[in-house]
Amino acid sequence: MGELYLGVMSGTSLDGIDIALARIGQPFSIELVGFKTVPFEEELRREYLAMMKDPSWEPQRLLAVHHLLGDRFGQEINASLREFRTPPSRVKAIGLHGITFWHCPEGYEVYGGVGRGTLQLCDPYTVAVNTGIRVIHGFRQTDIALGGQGAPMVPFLDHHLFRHESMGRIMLNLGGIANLSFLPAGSEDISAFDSGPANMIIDHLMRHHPTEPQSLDPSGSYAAKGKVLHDLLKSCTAHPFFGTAPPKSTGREDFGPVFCERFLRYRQFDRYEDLIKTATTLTAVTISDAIRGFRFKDYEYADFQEMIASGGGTYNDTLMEMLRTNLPELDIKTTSDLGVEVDAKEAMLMASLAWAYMNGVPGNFPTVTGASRKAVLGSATY
Ligand SMILES: Nc1ncnc2c1ncn2[C@@H]1O[C@H](COP(=O)(O)OP(=O)(O)OP(=O)(O)O)[C@@H](O)[C@H]1O
Ligand SMILES: CC(=O)N[C@H]1[C@@H]2OC[C@@H](O2)[C@@H](O)[C@@H]1O[C@H](C)C(=O)O
Repeated sequence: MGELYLGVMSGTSLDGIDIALARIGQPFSIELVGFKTVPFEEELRREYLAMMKDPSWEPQRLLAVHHLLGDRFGQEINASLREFRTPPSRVKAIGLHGITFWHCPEGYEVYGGVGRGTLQLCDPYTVAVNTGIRVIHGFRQTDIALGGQGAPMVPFLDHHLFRHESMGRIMLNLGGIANLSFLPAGSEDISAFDSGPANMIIDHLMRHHPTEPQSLDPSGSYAAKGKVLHDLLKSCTAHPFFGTAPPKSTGREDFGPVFCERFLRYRQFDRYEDLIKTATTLTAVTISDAIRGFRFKDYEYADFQEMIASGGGTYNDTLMEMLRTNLPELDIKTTSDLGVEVDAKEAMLMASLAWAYMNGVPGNFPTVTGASRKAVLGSATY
């Protein structure tokens, strides 16, 4: 039983479009029916990365990208529905994230005051017209309007899918950015925040590899061959984001190309692998420190027994090994071990948030984002 929803997510790694077809039941239950990743072409990825590096966009360029992404996403959704052998008429709604081009929950000063916001491009109206399916979008914007961070949103799915009666669980997503959800055993309480970079710096450095440029460090093999550059690592961990208390969220604005410059300028390395190892260590250390230093209500690190990871970073064996070494008290698994594909989780989240909208269920947790209240997130475009 249940109804079909599509979740469409494109994360901070800019690796492609994740499309999940899910059957969602009432009360909330979710089963993945189909999943597909459409990789972005390297030129397109480079174009968007350049836009994010220098955000002095002309309005016409912004509008063109917004429209073209809507067009492209619509086509890819139609193609995946054909693959899933599901007519559009059977899909209740699409939960559409788009691509985050800028995330500024703390605000930006302009004449008239400080404006806060988050910008995801991919025109939902074009997607709705191209697919003939109702599109629910703007989930983060509702939370931001209520004073929240607009991120992370994944606690909605973590809460419903992974809460355990007798096991304290930590959910870790390793995308471009790393985020953590803490689910104490047998409790409705939840805390979550971004801990900082996951693969964002590693990917950037691999793209700038002097002889073997590529989009990622395959299985963490370059990092495995390097050594940690301790003073570089120290200069990175001094970034104020790591010392900031939740609620907090981050992105390419903090840990994108500008931050990565310090790696590429670092003159005391003789092997490029050392930079990759240092970036991988930064990810592992900042996640481990955030977990060990965790405090929420009466809960602390000792209340958690399992950590369940998802996202593309789970394929980085060196990173996963570092996490196991740093957090030996935790039994570290992946969501795939629990029946939820590591790559599909965030797209399933978008399908779940569309379901929440259609059923009038709040999608945010004020304890997580800092919003002034719970709310049904997003809006619908037919
Ligand atoms: N085989 C692999 N070996 C090492 N790393 C990998 C591998 N496959 C994927 N990754 C890493 O995972 C990243 C993609 O992860 P994912 O798709 O979960 O991120 P995202 O959803 O775009 O980001 P976010 O969750 O921050 O929005 C790649 O950019 C790469 O760094
Ligand atoms: C603004 C934005 O796009 N944030 C993303 C990003 O990618 C991971 C992390 O940073 C997380 O906070 C969020 O995405 C997931 C889906 C979330 O909101 O839970």
